[in-house]
Amino acid sequence: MSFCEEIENESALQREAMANHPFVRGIGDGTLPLDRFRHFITQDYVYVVDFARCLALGVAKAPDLETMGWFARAVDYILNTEMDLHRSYCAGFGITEADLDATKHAPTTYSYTSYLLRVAHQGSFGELVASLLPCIWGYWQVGKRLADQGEPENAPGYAKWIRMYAASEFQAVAEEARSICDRVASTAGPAEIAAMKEAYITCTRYEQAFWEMGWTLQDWPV
Ligand SMILES: Cc1ncc(CN)c(N)n1
Repeated sequence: MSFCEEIENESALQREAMANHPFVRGIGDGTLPLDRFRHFITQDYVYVVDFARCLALGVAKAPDLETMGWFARAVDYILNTEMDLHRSYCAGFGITEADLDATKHAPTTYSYTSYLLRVAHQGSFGELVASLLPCIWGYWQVGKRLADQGEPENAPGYAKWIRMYAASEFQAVAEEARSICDRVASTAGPAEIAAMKEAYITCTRYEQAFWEMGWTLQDWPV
């Protein structure tokens, strides 16, 4: 069994809870209240900026040129393509570029991205890859599952979100990230494997907390 298959088995409970979160089900059937989605998508914007910083640290830490190239292409795609798409997608929900620029991290976003950045700065390359995987692989799984259920006809904005993450291009990126993770794990010792699992499980939990943040409109008390 590969490392990724093993950690996916070990995190089956968390991943199932994520797929059944009311926020995710609400995207799938189109019933998610718009204010909750707007909160989520603006928080996701600041999340993705920090995610790009982690990928950039992946360029610096990757063990070989091919892997450095993969991380470099991912950073370029996020900063020079995906952020534009994110901005125009948000415009469809009445969220302006100025709104996005003014968005401050809510507590869960702050905690999740701070953890990712700490792992990216202080952890090994294996921990870095394992910490990014729940974001990349997890969203493809959620997107695919919702797409298989059938897009919500009454909510074209949510249908577009589902299509974005269920797309075969996104699947290809997720599979590449998985194989980088498996490659690193194949030569890692027990301590490194344990640290990679810890990073993966923690970020899987944070993914769940991120849906919860959108669902509860979580923000700072004052
Ligand atoms: C919180 C979160 N997790 C994952 C993804 C998908 N890259 C995302 N955009 N935001």
